[in-house]
Amino acid sequence: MGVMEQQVASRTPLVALLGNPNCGKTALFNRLTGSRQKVANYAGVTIERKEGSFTSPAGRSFRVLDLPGAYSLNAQTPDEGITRDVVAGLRAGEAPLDAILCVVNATNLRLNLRLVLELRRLGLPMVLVLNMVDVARKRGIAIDTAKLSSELGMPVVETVAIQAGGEAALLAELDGMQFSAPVKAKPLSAIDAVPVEETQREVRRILDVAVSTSGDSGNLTEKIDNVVLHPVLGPVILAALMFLIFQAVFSWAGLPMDLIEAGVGRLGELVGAWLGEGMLHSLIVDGIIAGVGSVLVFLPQILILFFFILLLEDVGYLPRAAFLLDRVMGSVGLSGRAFLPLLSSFACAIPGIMAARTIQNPRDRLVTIMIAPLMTCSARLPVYALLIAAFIPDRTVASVLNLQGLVLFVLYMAGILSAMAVAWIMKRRSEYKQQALMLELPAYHWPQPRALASGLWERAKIFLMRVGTLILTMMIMLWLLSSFPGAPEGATHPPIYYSVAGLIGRGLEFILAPIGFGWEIAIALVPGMAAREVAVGALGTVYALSGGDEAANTLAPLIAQSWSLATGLSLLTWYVYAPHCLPTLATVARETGNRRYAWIMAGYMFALAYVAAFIVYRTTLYFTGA
Ligand SMILES: Nc1nc2c(ncn2[C@@H]2O[C@H](COP(=O)(O)OP(=O)(O)OP(=O)(O)O)[C@@H](O)[C@H]2O)c(=O)[nH]1
Ligand SMILES: [Mg+2]
Repeated sequence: MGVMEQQVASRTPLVALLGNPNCGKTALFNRLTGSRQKVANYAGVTIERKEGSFTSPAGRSFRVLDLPGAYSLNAQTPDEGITRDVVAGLRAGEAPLDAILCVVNATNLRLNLRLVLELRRLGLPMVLVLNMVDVARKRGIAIDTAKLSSELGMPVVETVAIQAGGEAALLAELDGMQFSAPVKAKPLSAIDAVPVEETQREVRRILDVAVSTSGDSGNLTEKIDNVVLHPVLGPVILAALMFLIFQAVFSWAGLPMDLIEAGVGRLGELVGAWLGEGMLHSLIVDGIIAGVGSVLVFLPQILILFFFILLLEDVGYLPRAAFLLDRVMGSVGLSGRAFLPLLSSFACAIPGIMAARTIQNPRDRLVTIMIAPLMTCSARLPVYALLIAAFIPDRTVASVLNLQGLVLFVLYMAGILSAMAVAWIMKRRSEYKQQALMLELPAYHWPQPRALASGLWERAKIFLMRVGTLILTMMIMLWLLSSFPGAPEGATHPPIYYSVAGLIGRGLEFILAPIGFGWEIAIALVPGMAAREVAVGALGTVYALSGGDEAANTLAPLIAQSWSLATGLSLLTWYVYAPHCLPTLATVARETGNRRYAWIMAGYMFALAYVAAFIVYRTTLYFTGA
């Protein structure tokens, strides 16, 4: 073997998964590399380039890229642009590709093959990966892979990305391939050299030769859509679903929450007894266990919410919801495309803002980014849940509705409606023509328990990591600031009142008093800027330090005693609007490439929060006669 050849043999080839949105690229990427990138049943899930590596059965190493899906290399949206640049070798610092693994949905070749033919013109080595052959078989779609391969002039393999071992054929193919020096891609202009109609004709010709459909595929998806997308029934079903979710968050979470709460309380007692009195006791029991424990309690509610979101994502319902809401969103000048980014924002505004990359029109994209944080993210849930538990009686209204669930629903709606109003105002300042929504509706499939469980586990991990790192750190810092300096001689307030945190809280009280917030709340709001849930933990610590041990695990009743209803409702309102999340603002600056937008966002959200909280506070005071 010559030196040259040796070098070639030891080089790790770089391959990229490419294809239309929602054809299973990421599922395949996860299967190959063992990673856990997000997979969901709608177009536009992946919006970034992700890299991984794997070793084939023959022991060869590969580097592999997962890319955002694209219908064509004529990129229309920022995420498609990423894909185009990687493939065409336009990305700085990116090594040229050794091969394209062109993934297609075997049940929808008519649409998918166009991209294959386009990619072929780049002259790179390619493998056609026929994914979802399990579904194709069930629907009686027979694909002659040998014919397809000779027509396209590239190897064809069949895969089932969601089954263990479903990638075997692809691995075998890769093992048989020779990777000499990487080929340079032809310029993108090669793609436009052939008119679209001609490509379309070629697709039809190939389908005639290689694909046959036997019998009636009995399209279940169509039947379901007749109901789910029905002009009257559709919205009713959507509303019922959302409503059910909020009810479940409150009615199912009771038992696990009680268990966690009892566990945290018991731990506090045990550790407290073991530590004896003193500073260390205060730090660990009042600072850490009370603070972190009061956030941890909300894990069950967060998981219930995500259970439903993941379920709807997996089944394929979400793009239907986008479709149903397109008219409503259009009336405030938002595109239906904004729906999925906004929906992701219910988990967290950060991925939501990033998902706005799938929006073509720059102005639509900006407005979507600006309103995304008004969607109630999961970090608000602990705050809402705590305050609701404290102020809203656990009662059944109209014999079926849980009142607490109802209030939670109202809070979510308040965020959504306000976002619509803000979008409307922002859009009014620009000429706008609504464009038709072009959105691929994927086939429904049964939820996969495995994927669901692993999605939930990921969520639990994210939450526990946050609690264990960010929130824990904030709690310790807060404890320090709240404990020093101690109370002076003859103090009439609890020591925290005289501490550094107390001083800051009292300083802010002046601004916050008109909306009903005392110094205890003011103290909690400051560390709450790092992350919303921190405010709950901070209240836990503040009350533990000022009220004694029993406060640690009974925060809700304690708050109910010390605040008026007006204050409670005012704080709830504040949290609907206030931009209590620095990472979100940083993401806005990054994604828009302009810091100004982050400032505008912070400004308008604080203003909204203050005004809305003021109105709620004053109105409640008026009605409660205080
Ligand atoms: N039945 C079946 N479902 C599959 C298969 N591969 C993927 N899926 C499902 O198809 C959906 C889309 O999968 P993803 O991997 O997210 O698709 P993607 O190509 O990465 O999509 P984008 O990132 O939006 O471009 C998910 O619901 C998967 O569970 C398969 O081989 N068989
Ligand atoms: Mg993907």
